Amino acid sequence: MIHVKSLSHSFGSHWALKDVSFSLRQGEFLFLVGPSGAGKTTLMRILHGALPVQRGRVNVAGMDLGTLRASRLHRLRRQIGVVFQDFKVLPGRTVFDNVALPLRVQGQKAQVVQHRVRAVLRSLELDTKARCLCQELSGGEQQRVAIARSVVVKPKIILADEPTGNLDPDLGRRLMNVFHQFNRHGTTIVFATHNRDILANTPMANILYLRDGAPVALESPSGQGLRRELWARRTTGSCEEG
Ligand SMILES: Nc1ncnc2c1ncn2[C@@H]1O[C@H](COP(=O)(O)OP(=O)(O)OP(=O)(O)O)[C@@H](O)[C@H]1O
Repeated sequence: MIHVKSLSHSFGSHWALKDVSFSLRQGEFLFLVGPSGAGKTTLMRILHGALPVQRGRVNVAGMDLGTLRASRLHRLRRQIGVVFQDFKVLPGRTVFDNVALPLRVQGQKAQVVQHRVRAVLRSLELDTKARCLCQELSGGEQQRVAIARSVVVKPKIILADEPTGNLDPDLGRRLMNVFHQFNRHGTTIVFATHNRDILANTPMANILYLRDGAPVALESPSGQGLRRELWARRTTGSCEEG
């Protein structure tokens, strides 16, 4: 579903990604872990076609992103739900309308829209807010609306960049269950996080650890060594020291 081979990316003379490789099959879960500036967002943006493939090869959902024309980008984006840090909702529209938007763009029937939006709002504990204007919601609630809008189309792939960052730990955990549910139904998930609990509570995930753009380690679900080592390093602060 996602194949990345020898990917490097620079901003001017600064290399934000250095020779990154990994493969994910459909239904696999990957955590991107690393300190601030490690290259997690850059990698996500390349997978979403928002940044070009400068060096190396990237194939997402059967599309070679190095040769994909801009006019075909919508075919890639149709397969992907993104939950990025700079989430944006339409403040003057209701929660329901915000979440229904991508389904209406697809031309889904009103009945299907009703059913799917209600189900997603329920799973994100937003059902009582359906008629509220987004501008009346808290930051964390708006973040959940953005997540609901990304997943309501049932994308094959979800790219999530610190989606639980502004939420309290309990809500973050409940939100994580929503990602787990999608993953159980076969959605491939790439999830950038610093959050130790999330990592520990998602044992079926692969972990790619980046530092200064370089892959330090890639661990499959069966390997527990890196998980322990990662957090031991984190608590001593040595991640940051490079
Ligand atoms: N548009 C840009 N122009 C110049 N440099 C950039 C740009 N975007 C990212 N960078 C640099 O590339 C490196 C990787 O940034 P990136 O945002 O991918 O890191 P990150 O791991 O997502 O960090 P964080 O956890 O803080 O979001 C950083 O050194 C950053 O300053």
